[in-house]
Amino acid sequence: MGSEAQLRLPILDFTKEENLIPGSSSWLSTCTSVRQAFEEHGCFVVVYDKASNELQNGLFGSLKELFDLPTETKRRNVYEGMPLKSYVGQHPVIPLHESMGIDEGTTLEGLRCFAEKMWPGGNDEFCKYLSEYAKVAEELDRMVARMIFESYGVLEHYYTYARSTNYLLRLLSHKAPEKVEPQLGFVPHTDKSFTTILHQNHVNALMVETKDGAWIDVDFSSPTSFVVMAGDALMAWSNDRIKSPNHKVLMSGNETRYSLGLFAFYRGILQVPEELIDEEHPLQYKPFDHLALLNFTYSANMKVYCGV
Ligand SMILES: O=C(O)CCC(=O)C(=O)O
Ligand SMILES: [Fe+2]
Repeated sequence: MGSEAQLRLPILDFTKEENLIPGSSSWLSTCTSVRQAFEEHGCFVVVYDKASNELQNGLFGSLKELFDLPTETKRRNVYEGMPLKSYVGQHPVIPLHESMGIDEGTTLEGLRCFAEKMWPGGNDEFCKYLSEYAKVAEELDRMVARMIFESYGVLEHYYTYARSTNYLLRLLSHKAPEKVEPQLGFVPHTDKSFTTILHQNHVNALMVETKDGAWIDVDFSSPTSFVVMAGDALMAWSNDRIKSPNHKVLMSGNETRYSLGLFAFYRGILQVPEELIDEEHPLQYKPFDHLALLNFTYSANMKVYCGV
């Protein structure tokens, strides 16, 4: 058997409350597992059972309703010069792909503002399910962020980070390919966020590149599975201890895949903590403005943007 077939991402279990109580010894070992998974793969799967079945059904039903809207309606989601936020669809390179960003998508106001653009009079059900989901994903993201800071011994910086975190919620739909062969749903890229939380319906299609250049399939088809991914900002902040992984969506089968990405951005200047600079890890990045990274260019390379 080829070794690639055996490759898979680490799976961390976040269902036991006692492992998630800051300060306890099991919390510290959870922090260590998170750090190891990030350093080795740049991402991992988390089992987190905070989204009920009713919420899952409502959530993916709402996404179907949204993406079933006419293209002209979806095109009303425009943010000038912001490719991560505006509607993307009918792109000749990735015809199966459609996505829309919701600014302040973890707040009811942000969701209502979006829904009013899509439906006359808004859509209360949509806002209810999306806000309930966003709460779960944000809670997971904040916990993971705290674990990263704690595992590097810089917990005091976490509080500043957490106060200025801005979330962008992105909704994605990937249609089934019309051919038998798998078809690219989303091109290979790294995220510009600090961290990203991904969730999907039962259709797997996400692939992540390992440090050795092999592509591995990510199975997070269970309703309790989430993917936690390091973005370029975490790579720079960690002084290259964590690498933001290249990933893509490769569609096969005959079902539509709906997914959600929650992207964490720091409103301000991020810099490598002194504790993460030593002889073995000389400083790799100058302090950088995280939100400006988004405007720099979507395909920005961190070394070009703020390398020492
Ligand atoms: O749909 C997915 O699972 C991945 C989406 C993604 O990589 C992104 O939006 O940056
Ligand atoms: Fe991504």
